[in-house]
Amino acid sequence: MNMVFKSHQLQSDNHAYIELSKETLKRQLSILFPVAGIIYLIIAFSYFVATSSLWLTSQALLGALLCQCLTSVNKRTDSPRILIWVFIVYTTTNCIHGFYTDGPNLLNNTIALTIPLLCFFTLRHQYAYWYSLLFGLYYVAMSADEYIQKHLQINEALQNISAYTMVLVMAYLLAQHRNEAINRVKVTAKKDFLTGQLNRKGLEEQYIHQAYRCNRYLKDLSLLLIDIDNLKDINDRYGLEVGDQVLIMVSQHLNQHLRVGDSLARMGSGEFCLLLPDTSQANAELNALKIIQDIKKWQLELECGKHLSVTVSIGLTLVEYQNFSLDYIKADSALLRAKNWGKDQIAIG
Ligand SMILES: Nc1nc2c(ncn2[C@@H]2O[C@H](COP(=O)(O)OP(=O)(O)OP(=O)(O)O)[C@@H](O)[C@H]2O)c(=O)[nH]1
Repeated sequence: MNMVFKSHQLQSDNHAYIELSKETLKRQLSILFPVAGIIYLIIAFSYFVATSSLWLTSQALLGALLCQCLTSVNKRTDSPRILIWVFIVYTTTNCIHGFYTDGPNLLNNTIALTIPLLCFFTLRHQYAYWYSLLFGLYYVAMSADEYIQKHLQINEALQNISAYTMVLVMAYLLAQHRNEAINRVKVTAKKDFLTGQLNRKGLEEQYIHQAYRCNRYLKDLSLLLIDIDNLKDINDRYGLEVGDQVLIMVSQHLNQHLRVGDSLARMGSGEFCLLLPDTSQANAELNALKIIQDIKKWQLELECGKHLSVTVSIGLTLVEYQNFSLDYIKADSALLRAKNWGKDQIAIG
């Protein structure tokens, strides 16, 4: 049977980021739900002993049961985000009900204190921040109200507020740690693993920005495709490790030709792409010529003592379409001509 894909089904996502974010969330929830379940059990026990209220005890037991269910669903589901929302809705409702019936000085506050922690842990930073802040203000206002009505001692109110602040700060630091990890993945997902230069995804972002800017201010934007000649022969003769070292060497060489604002990326195999903003075709050609001449002066010393030098071919074009794919194809056909003419030279497309 033939498999038919629509093009939108094959969009390339940032898989590393999605995986990490989902995995992190699942792992955090696998700790959070059982811990919250234990808190609910303690609360149920204390209600039973202190107030003998069947209603409050069963409410807390229901919370513990919910945590148990969420823990097992979390092990199987692919959408952990929904679980956290179920939990937050339940805990918030429970807590607000507790505030109205008991005031903020009873054990329900323990649940209240876990909510900002949950949010910071699991949701995106900006939502969690506003949610926690609103909740905190509500909490402080309730404490103040209780204090004014003399139901709460000043030291109890201060204890509540400082406990809340501590949880808030702790949660903020934990959330920041998580966000930093995810941001690091986002950045590395736009980089080439071998050379550390941008990859195609990273370059396309630069292209969109630069093509728009140069078009708006009527400046030239040049695009160079630089391909190492005979990389396959080098791999076959000396091994992949040497091929890798050649790639790193060429990447470092190209780095030296970068001005502020230029962008360099490795597109795959032995091919690099250089974007030169505010650069006319004539100036880009001079640049390309310099790259071709200078690269020959760089040599890789192999373990056997042999010195290996490489040449590159370059396809050059002026960006004109505001569409990376079309401009790339133009530069690529120029590169193909440079290869067909005997390599180690520039062709303009
Ligand atoms: N060492 C190394 N080789 C790679 C890497 N990625 C791709 N290659 C190999 O690089 C070679 C590139 O070969 P081609 O682009 O087909 O051609 P070429 O030998 O460079 O010849 P011309 O481009 O015509 O000069 C292929 O054999 C790929 O398998 C890599 O990350 N490291």
